[in-house]
Amino acid sequence: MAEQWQDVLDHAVAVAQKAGKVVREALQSDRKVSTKSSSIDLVTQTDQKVEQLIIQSVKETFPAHRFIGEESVAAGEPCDLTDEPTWIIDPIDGTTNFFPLAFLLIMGVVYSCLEDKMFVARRGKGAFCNGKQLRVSDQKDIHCSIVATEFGSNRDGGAVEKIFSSLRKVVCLPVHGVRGAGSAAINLCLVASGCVEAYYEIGVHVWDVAAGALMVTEAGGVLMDVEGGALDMMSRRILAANNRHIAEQIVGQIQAFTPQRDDAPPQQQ
Ligand SMILES: O=P([O-])([O-])O[C@@H]1[C@H](O)[C@H](O)[C@@H](O)[C@H](O)[C@H]1O
Ligand SMILES: [Mg+2]
Ligand SMILES: [Mg+2]
Repeated sequence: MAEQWQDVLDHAVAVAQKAGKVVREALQSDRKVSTKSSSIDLVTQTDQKVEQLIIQSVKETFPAHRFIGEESVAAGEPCDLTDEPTWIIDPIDGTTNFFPLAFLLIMGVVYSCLEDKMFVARRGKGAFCNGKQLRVSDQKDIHCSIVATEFGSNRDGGAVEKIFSSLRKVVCLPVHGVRGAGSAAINLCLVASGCVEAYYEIGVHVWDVAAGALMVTEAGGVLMDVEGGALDMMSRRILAANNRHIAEQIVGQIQAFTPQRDDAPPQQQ
């Protein structure tokens, strides 16, 4: 069993490197950008090409594996997370910034292709960046903490109000600073690396956070819902932190709302 999963992880890393090459090459050429759920929810031909490249490559080696892919779901494929080995793929996370990467279930891979940083986590075996083990920050004081977040792609007035109001309250805790890498996956890797103490966002999708979430727990951090309960991967809400104390202080500032779940039946979408 262990060898089987090692094969899968090796494949994930190899295909992430291949995908990174495609993204780097695309940066040199014209980008054809289309929109999805709204005018700021973007998709490029490279997102679609990279997702197909990953799926084809995995199918050839592991024909029984299943997929949840951002662009496949956008094209009408179901978003079903079962007990079957499932690859959860975000071909490029942070399309607006033309950033990196790819994912799985009991392991996570995030490739920051412009920096050539390969983040890898395996349940129970730690999280690593280019082979170096990651550890979350040991900061216990919220006033000395840096918090990452994003505005996401929801421009509904009520949601935007709550996002701003939460951010104002977090800033005024006060925290030391606020950051946003423009990629949910990279923000989670920043928590895992100890570069920021926490990251929260409402509106992310399972493919944005599946790999990075494992990176955080394997680096010693915690995950929860933005209202403090257990993290629900399909709920589109996430709070990650270096420890529970920091996480709970952020929970107290967030004005939560409930986006449509990733696994909502198609007729409701
Ligand atoms: O669409 P995409 O570029 O893959 O992913 C988005 C990025 O992670 C962004 O940082 C986050 O704010 C959004 O919520 C995500 O949907
Ligand atoms: Mg994404
Ligand atoms: Mg994407």
